Order: sequence, then structure tokens, then C-alpha cells
Amino acid sequence: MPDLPAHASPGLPPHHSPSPGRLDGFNFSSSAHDPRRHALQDGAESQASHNEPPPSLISPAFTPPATPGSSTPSHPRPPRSIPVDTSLLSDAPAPSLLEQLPTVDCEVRARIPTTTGHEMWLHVYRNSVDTKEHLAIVFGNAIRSRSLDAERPGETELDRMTRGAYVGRLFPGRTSSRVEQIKRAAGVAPKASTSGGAKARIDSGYVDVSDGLLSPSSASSDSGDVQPGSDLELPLVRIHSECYTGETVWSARCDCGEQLDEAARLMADPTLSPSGGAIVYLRQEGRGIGLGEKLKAYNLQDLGNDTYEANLMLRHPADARSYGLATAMLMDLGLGGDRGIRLLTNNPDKVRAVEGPAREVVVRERVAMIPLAWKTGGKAGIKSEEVEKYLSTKIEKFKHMLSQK
Ligand SMILES: Nc1nc2c(ncn2[C@@H]2O[C@H](COP(=O)(O)OP(=O)(O)OP(=O)(O)O)[C@@H](O)[C@H]2O)c(=O)[nH]1
Repeated sequence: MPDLPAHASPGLPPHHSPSPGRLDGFNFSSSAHDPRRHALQDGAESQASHNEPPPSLISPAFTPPATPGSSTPSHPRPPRSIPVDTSLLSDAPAPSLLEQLPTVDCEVRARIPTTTGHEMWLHVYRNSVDTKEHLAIVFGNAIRSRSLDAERPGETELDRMTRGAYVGRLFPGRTSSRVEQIKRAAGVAPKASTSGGAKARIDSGYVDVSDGLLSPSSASSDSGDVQPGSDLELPLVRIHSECYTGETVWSARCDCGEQLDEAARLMADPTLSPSGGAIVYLRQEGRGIGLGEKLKAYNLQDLGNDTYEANLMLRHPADARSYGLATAMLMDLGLGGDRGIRLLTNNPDKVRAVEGPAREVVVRERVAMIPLAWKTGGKAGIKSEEVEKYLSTKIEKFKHMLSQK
């Protein structure tokens, strides 16, 4: 059988959805690098003959399970976090920043359940500088978009719920986007009722007020306004640039899929990210040059150039990205201001650029993104000649703060 992912092969039986809990890892990406994938292919015929579903491709490679002792390797140590004072980085060339931040608006948000049982909130943004749908992937209920929650003239409660401007969970028959209204209508004292898991009859439907609805005290953190000095840890943030090849078609030329997956895993884990997290997913494919140009760059790399040189040969900057949109989206998510964030990155430009022209966002700590293959001695993560070369060019030419030690 050719070395293709199982879902590319009509010869394999359809996959069954894994049940939550069976797969503790968190994975956006497919499993091109998963040793189990090869086992899957080798064993596909015998599995088919035993009529058992093959293991899902939607989970395995990059993210180790949270449950100790499972078969994929785990790296339970919290990620390395380094305090950052960007005002001290002034001797390095500063990234170019827009004088004024773009305006952004969260158009719609929806709950995305995952095969691991974790949920995330996908936000689609519009903005004043391009027509792309930039995204925020939010973990936890503490981070909310101001522009999403803002009232829009003439809208109905159904309009609000349809665009995702509701609190708590939707359920058939829910008629109000606002949880306080629901609780008032039910005559339920928010805290007292949650302990008993009481169900309150609301209009034509039932709402379990203990299920995903916020009490008044947690509703204040719902706005993102956690006071500095509170004992909650800083929210974890990743600014991620789109990479179709690394995130969708199992490319081992880069570590982008692994990084996206790892960011989600960290943010979904309440012990590592107790105040939640957000991945700002910018549609800046190929470091801003687009997919077609990136593929040309790959051909130039196969001809012996590195990723930096290939961009220049195509008359593009080595890195054509900007981060003003990310800054504006973080502010909209309540992650701006002095309280600060922890930023998952190795890229020094990103640390400074995301802070914005007037330090609208403050990066208090940088959390390093170490390739899983390095952390696990090659047992997990992306392994290829190409990715090794890519990583060394990131370190040597883009000055990424990444070392094997
Ligand atoms: N032009 C070009 N873009 C690439 C190449 N490989 C990956 N990319 C793009 O690079 C972006 C990711 O950039 P990276 O340099 O890997 O990482 P980073 O976002 O700068 O830094 P980290 O935050 O540490 O991950 C994505 O948009 C990818 O599509 C390549 O060889 N050429």
C-alpha cells in the first residue's frame, strides 16, 4: 500500500470517531510523522479483516497524552518560561510597526468540540486592512471578545446567539443570549443553584445553570479584566501564521503543524494555562508571501538554498509578516494592557512586534517552543532532513531563540 494517510485511501474502512478520553492528546494536524501511522497502514488489512476501526488519524503524532503511562511519549514538565522586558531589546533592529493599529471586529464565534473532549472557541475576525478571515482560537471561558459581545443596532436575541454572542451553552429552545437574564427569569441564585446542578425552566427549554454558565464572580473575569496582582497566571498566547503545508498536508519541511498542536495542548490544560489561552491565527501563509510563492521557495530550497535565501531570490523579504492585526485582536480579546501575557514563541521579532506601537499589549514572559523531537530524543514530533535544515536556518539567520540545551 502506498505511504498515504488512511483517509486518503478509499480501500480502508471509514474511521470511527474516537470517544473523548480515549485520546488525551490535542491535535490539529494530521499524523504524517506518527510511527503509529505506519503501523496503521501495515496493519490495515488485518484490521479490516477483524472488522475493527483503525486508530484515528486526528489525534496521535505530536501531542503526548495527559494520562501517564499511555503509549505515546509524554513530556509532563511545564514549558520553559522566560521573563521578557522588551524595552531591553533595543539594540537589536526593531521590527517595523504600523503607526496605527488596524481596527478589528469579531464577526462570529462558535464552540468547536474536539476528539480529546476539550472544547475551543473559534472566532472569525474582519479588519480594516485586508479581506482575509483572521482567526482567534480561544481556550477557556475567561477570554471574551469585546466586539463580539457589543450590542448591534436592531439585532434580536436569535441574531446574537447565531453570531455567537452568548454566555454559557446553547441548547434547543434557548431564547436569550444573556446568562444573567436566564438566571433571573429562572429565579435562581447563581452560586447556590450551581452546587445542586438544579435545572431551571426557561421559556420553552431547560437550562442546567451549573453547566457552562458563569456566576457573577466569574463573569467579571469573563470580561478579561483580571486585576494585576491577582493570583491567576498570565494568559497564554500564540501568534501563529498560516501554513497549509505544515498544518494540512503533513509536510515535514517545517514545524508549523507541531507548533499549532502544541500551543493548543498547553492552552487546553488548566494546570499549565489556568487563565485560558488564545491562538491568534493570521492568514500570512509562507511568512506572508502566499502559498504559491512558498512552493516556489521550496523548489529553490531543493536546489540547495535555505528558506531565507529562497525568499530573497524570489524578491520577497525574508519575512514579509506584520503583527498589527494580532495586537488589535489581542486587545479585543481583553488581553491588552498592563497585566500582560505569556507569549509562546522563539521569534524575537514577534515578541516586540505584537506589543504594538504604544505597547498596547505587554509580553511579560516568553514561553519557548522546543521541537518535540528535541524534547523526546526523537521519539515524537517531526523528523526529517528538511526540518533540521529549516530549524537551523531559523536559529542562524532569523535569530530564533532556540537551543538544544
Ligand atoms: N516563505 C517560506 N515560508 C515558510 C517556509 N516554511 C514555513 N514557512 C511559513 O513560516 C510561517 C511560520 O514561521 P516560522 O518561522 O516557522 O515560525 P515563527 O512563527 O516565525 O516563530 P515561532 O513563533 O517561534 O514559531 C508560516 O507562515 C509558514 O507557512 C519556507 O520555507 N518558506
